[in-house]
Amino acid sequence: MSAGVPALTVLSVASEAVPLVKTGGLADVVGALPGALAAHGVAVTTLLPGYPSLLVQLEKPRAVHEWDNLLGESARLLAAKLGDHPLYVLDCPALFVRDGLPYADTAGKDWADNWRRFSALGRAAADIAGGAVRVRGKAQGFDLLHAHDWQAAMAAAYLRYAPFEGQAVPSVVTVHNIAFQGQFGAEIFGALGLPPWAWDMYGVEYYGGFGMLKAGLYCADAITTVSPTYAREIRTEAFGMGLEGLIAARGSAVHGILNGIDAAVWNPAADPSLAQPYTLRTLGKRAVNKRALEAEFGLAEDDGPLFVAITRLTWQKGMDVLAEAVDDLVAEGGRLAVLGSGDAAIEQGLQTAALRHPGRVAVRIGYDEPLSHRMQAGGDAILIPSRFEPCGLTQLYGLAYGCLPVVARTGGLADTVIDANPAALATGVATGVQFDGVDLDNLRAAISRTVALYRAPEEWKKVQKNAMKADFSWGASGAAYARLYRSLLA
Ligand SMILES: Nc1ncnc2c1ncn2[C@@H]1O[C@H](COP(=O)(O)OP(=O)(O)O[C@H]2O[C@H](CO)[C@@H](O)[C@H](O)[C@H]2O)[C@@H](O)[C@H]1O
Repeated sequence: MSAGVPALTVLSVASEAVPLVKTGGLADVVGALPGALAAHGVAVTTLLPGYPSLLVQLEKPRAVHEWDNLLGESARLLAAKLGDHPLYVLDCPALFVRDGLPYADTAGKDWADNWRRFSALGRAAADIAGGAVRVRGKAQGFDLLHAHDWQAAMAAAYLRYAPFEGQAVPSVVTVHNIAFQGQFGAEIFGALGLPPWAWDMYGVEYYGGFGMLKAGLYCADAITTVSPTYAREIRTEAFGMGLEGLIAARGSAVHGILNGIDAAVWNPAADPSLAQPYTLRTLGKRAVNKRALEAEFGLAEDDGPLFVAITRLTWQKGMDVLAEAVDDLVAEGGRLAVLGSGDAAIEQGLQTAALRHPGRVAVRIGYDEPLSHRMQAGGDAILIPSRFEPCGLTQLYGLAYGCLPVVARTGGLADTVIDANPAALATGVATGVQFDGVDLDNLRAAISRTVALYRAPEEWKKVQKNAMKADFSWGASGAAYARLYRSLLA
């Protein structure tokens, strides 16, 4: 941006953002957006809920506003920093200060009042973006509000139906995963502070109940999702999870913008978690990371391919099918290291497979960010057999680290990996392996193809280099968001 051109200001509201709070890919994206957009003359302030684990990490937070009655609770707005960028935190102890996870208690059960917790977040976001909140006496409006997923989507509905004395600024709602919608019973409508006419199928009502994501998608000026293919898929019954009609009806207001990766965090040449940093010119050094990873997982040292999986262990991610494919993977000469947690049955299926194959298969149940980096650096290939995948980040990290992605052809996986078919190998553009249809036979065949490619080391190295050269940093996607924001303000 040239000097003197005022930045466009955006309030980005979400339930998680790195480095403060993360349960999944949403946090990576929300945390990276301010940096990605600064380059395009967009100044992003992020608004997050004040969970206890987040509050203790804030450096010198300042209370800049108070609500006496935010959906019935008193709350404060704290100003702090998210990396180098401005952060607001909604400090509302009655809603957010409790033991457990952002969305669930210590036993993993969703908080029964999630509708109230995250409607309050939306109400606060609308107040702030629209200028109803005064910070040190000055209305603190933003040009535009950007809400992520169901937890923040109500911000768009409050701007539309009940902007109070603020302005109804334009809003964007991003769908990171349409499987999570925030659906609740109709009885809570009275507590939301919305006018009666908002209770309508053209409003916040959803199949007789209250739908938070639905409300946001209906009210937002623009909808984005995190890859072009997923933007097409969610117009269909197979992927729309009940919202396909609304998505299709919103027509050209729906955009697919790929997630980028934060090269400051995911760079094998300067990753503090690795035993041995490397670049595409020093690929040989990767072997040190492979040996270290084998040792860390108690796997036998071996020159065969080492597969990894780093994921929530859920049906979406196809991890039930991976558990079934383990015996074949081992029979092909492969080894497997898994890091993740999720469905008890899938965890158990994988752990049982590890017991059947000591030294060949190892499973770590849990969440471990540095280990996930070491796995991308030491693994040969990352398995991502997702039944649906809005964008997916682990295949992008795999590309950057030369850990070749083996992916189902869906959503963002289809948009970011070039299958090593004969044409792609002949023209030197392949970056991984893709397969159609997530079932045992297709995954088995994809693993077989990967092992065969691995056994042709020159070819494998070429594909690894292509992968590491692929640029999925935020450049193009940051520009796409900036263009979209400007089009809404024009
Ligand atoms: N056990 C573990 N230990 C350490 N790290 C772990 C881990 N399990 C997962 N991770 C990390 O969590 C993130 C997962 O992101 P993904 O995009 O792959 O999926 P997720 O379904 O969470 O995100 C949703 O939102 C994102 C963002 O838009 C979309 O890309 C995606 O398709 C959509 O489903 C990655 O950074 C990964 O490394």
